[in-house]
Amino acid sequence: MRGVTHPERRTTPPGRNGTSAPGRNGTTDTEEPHSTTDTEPNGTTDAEAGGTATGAGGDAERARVAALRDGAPLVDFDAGTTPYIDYQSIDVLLSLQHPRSAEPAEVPFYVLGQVKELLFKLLYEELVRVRSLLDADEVRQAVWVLRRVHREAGLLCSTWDVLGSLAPTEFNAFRDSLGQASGLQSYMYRMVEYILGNKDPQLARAHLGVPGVADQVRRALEEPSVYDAALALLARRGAPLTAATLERDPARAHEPSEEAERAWARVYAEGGGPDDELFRLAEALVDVAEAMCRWRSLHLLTVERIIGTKPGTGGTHGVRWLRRVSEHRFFPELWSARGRL
Ligand code: HEM
Ligand SMILES: N[C@@H](CC(=O)c1ccccc1NC=O)C(=O)O
Repeated sequence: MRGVTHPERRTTPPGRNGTSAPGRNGTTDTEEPHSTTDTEPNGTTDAEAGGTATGAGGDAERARVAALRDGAPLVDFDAGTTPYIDYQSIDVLLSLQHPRSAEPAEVPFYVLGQVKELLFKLLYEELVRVRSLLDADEVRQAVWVLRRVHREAGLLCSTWDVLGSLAPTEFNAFRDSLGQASGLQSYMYRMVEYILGNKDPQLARAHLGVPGVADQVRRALEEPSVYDAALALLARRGAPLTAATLERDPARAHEPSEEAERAWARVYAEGGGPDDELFRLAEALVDVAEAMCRWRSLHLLTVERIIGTKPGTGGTHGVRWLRRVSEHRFFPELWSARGRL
């Protein structure tokens, strides 16, 4: 994933409050690493079979290793790590869970919150790619990536099934430990909203004092959205869109326009139907917009079942705020164009 560093050797970060983080398998860093020289039944070591090389590869190499060891899994590795840990920094990832209370239900809340952040990051990076593909007139490629984004957004939605299983009493048992922390302060979520075209500069303010974060958020706010890129593409394909639509300030909230609505209606009414690449693009964008609206509606519903009408930790009236933001439609003229067909 772009934006993720790939250190040559993993580093184990210090734990919270300066304590040392647990090492692999939950052990401390002072423990001896596993032996790396155990001999396999067939007399070869995993190291001899090439089992330590994280970059070792190719079908021929894997076939050689499997044949040499009669298909036995590689289990003995040099260098005090495994290729799996190194590939995805698994030990670092698994050292980042620090619930604040003794309430067992805080663990699923905490872990699912982290899962969602990872999915927001994935969505953002995928959408950056979609925007570049649209800028390059690679419409079929863009539609292909949007097809996956739709599924990733569906995965995000299904996490509410788990969070909805928290009883109000379970949530209340740890809610005070959250202080003023709120999902409203998720900068990755804000960047997803921005790249989808929902630009509210006020909400960027929470992040502007955070080093390393402020620049990313500002860029996401100021750069054109995926929707801006789609409208520019429609114009290149002959849609009569004016400067008011094409040259607006991308950092300002999108004002729905009748000309954009007409342009999308024309894609549906006068294009070649499902075989037409603009038709497919329109439907792929609506798939993603709908999935994100579903995410918001499920959030609203889940929050209502857990805290009812109580205010949120982030300063809002809670469900009242969530109901209002749930009404937003990403790519608005793609929705309103339906009324013209
Ligand atoms: C399950 C317990 C949860 C409750 C009770 C809850 C409640 C709320 C409330 C009341 C708000 C409005 C802002 C505020 O005043 O805090 C909010 C916003 C938000 N929450 Fe949650 N939330 C929960 C879980 C999550 C999770 C797991 C995520 C995902 C990381 C999340 C992401 C967000 C986001 C992104 C917003 C901002 C929405 C927007 O402005 O469009 N929430 N939440
Ligand atoms: N706004 C929520 C709390 C919340 O959503 C939250 C708090 C701390 C860390 C993450 C949170 N939400 C998303 O993961 C509430 O009012 O209880």
